[in-house]
Amino acid sequence: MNFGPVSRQDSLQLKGYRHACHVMIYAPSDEKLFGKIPIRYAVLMQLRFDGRLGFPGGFVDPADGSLEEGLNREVGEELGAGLALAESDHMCTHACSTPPQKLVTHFYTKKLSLAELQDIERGAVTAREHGKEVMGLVRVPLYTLRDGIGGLPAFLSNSFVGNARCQLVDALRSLQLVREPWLQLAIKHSHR
Ligand SMILES: O=c1[nH]cnc2c1ncn2[C@H]1C[C@H](O)[C@@H](COP(=O)(O)OP(=O)(O)O)O1
Repeated sequence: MNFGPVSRQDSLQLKGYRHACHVMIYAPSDEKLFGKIPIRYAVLMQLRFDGRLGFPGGFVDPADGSLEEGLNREVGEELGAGLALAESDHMCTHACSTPPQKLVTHFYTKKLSLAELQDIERGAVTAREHGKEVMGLVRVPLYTLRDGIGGLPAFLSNSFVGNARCQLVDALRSLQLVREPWLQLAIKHSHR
C-alpha cells in the first residue's frame, strides 16, 4: 500500500475515503535494561487480533464529529483510558488509494509521565477490547544491542498494519527519541 502525505484539512475534503486515527503514547524513562542499557523512552504499540503491530485507535467517521472525538472513543474502547487527545496532538496525515480501500490515516502523539503511561498499561488489561481486537500493549525497544540486530532493528522486522511502521519511524525521528545515525542503522538492519 502506498501512503502519501496530505494535510489534515485537505484530507477531510477527499471523497470516498475512510478515515482512521491512531496515537503513539510515550514517556521519558530513566530505567536501564540489565542495569546498563538506557531505556530512554517507553513507547507504546499494540499487538492486534491479526498478529500485526499497530497503534491504539481505529476507524472514525468525520460526519459523526471531530477526528479527535472519534479517536478518544476508539482509545477508550482499546485502552480503557480517558486521554482527551486534541488537535494539538496531531502529528501527520497520509492518504492511500490502493484497492480495495481508500484510506486516510491520521497520526497523533502524546507525551505522558512514566507513571501515567504505567497506569494506562495496567488499565488496558481490563479494557473492553483486551484479548479480542487487542492482544496486548507492547513497548518499543529504542536501543540496539551489541549484535546489531536485537532491540529496535528486530522490532522493526515485525509485521505492521497499514503505515504504522512509517508512523513509528517518523515519530521517533521528529520527536528525537532515537538519534538519527542509530535510527538509520536500525532500519538498515531490520529484515524488510
Ligand atoms: O497503527 C496504525 N497505523 C496506521 N494504520 C493503521 C493502524 N492500525 C490500523 N490501521 C489501519 C488498518 C485499517 O485499514 C484501519 C483501521 O484499523 P483498526 O484500527 O483495526 O480499526 P477498527 O478498530 O476496526 O475501528 O487503519
